[in-house]
Amino acid sequence: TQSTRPQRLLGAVQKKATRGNPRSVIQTIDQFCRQREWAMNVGDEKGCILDSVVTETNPTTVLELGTYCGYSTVRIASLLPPQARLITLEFNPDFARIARQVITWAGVQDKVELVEGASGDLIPKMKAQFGVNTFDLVFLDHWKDRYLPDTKLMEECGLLKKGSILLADNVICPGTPDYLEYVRNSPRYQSQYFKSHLEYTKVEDGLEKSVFLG
Ligand SMILES: CCCNc1ncnc2c1ncn2[C@@H]1O[C@H](/C=C/CNC(=O)c2cc(-c3ccc(F)cc3)cc(O)c2O)[C@@H](O)[C@H]1O
Ligand SMILES: [Mg+2]
Repeated sequence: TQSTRPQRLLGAVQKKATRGNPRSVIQTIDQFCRQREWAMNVGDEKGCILDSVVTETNPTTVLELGTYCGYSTVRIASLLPPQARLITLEFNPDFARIARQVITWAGVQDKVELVEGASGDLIPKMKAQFGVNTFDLVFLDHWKDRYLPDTKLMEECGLLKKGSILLADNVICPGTPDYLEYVRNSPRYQSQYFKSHLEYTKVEDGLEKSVFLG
C-alpha cells in the first residue's frame, strides 16, 4: 500500500536524524520539505521567530493546537526548562501516531503530552483532567477557522492570565481574518505581527503574537 507523506517524513527522520537530538530532527524535516516534499510545518524561517518568542516567554505551561507531525512540538519542547511541559492537541489519529514517534526520536517526550482529540472538546477539560491552571504560551496552528472560537473558549475556561501569550501561525497564508480582526481590535489583547514567509516558499506569511491583558 502507498505510504503517506507523514510516514515518509518520519522515515527520513529515523533514517537521517540523530536520535535524542532535537536540532537534528528539525534540520532533517526542513531538508525533507525543501528537497523532497513540501509539508505544512511552521518551518525554519517562522520557526526562528517561534524560538525567540518561546525563549523570551520562558514558559512553564505551553499549549499547542494542531500537532501534525510534531515539528513545532519538538522545536518548542527543546527550548523548555526542565520542569516545564507542553500539551499538544491532535485529532487525527494517523498524524498523532507519526508525531509521537518524531517526538520520541527527538528525545523530548518527557516534556510533551500529546492528547488525541478535538481542541473544542479538550480545552474545557484542561483544568480538571490535565491539572492545568493557566497557559503561559499557546501556539495556534490547527484549522484556521478554529483559531477564533478556540481563543474565545480558552478565555471562557479561564485558561489565560494577564501576560499569557498567543502565537498564531499562518495569519496571512492561508489566513485567519476573523482571528486577526479580533486580537487586533480587542482591548483585551496587545498584538504584534511578525512578517515572514510561508514555510519553504517565498510567499508572504507571518506570525501574530498577542499578549492577553486580563
Ligand atoms: C475540530 C477541528 C479543530 N480542532 C482541532 N483539534 C485538534 N487538532 C486539529 C484540529 N483542527 C485541526 N487539527 C490538526 O491540526 C493540523 C491541521 C493544520 C492546519 N494547517 C493548515 O491548514 C496549514 C496550511 C498551510 C498551507 C499554506 C498554503 C498552501 F498552499 C497550502 C497549505 C500552511 C500551514 O502552515 C498550515 O498550518 C492537522 O494535524 C489536523 O489534524
Ligand atoms: Mg501552520
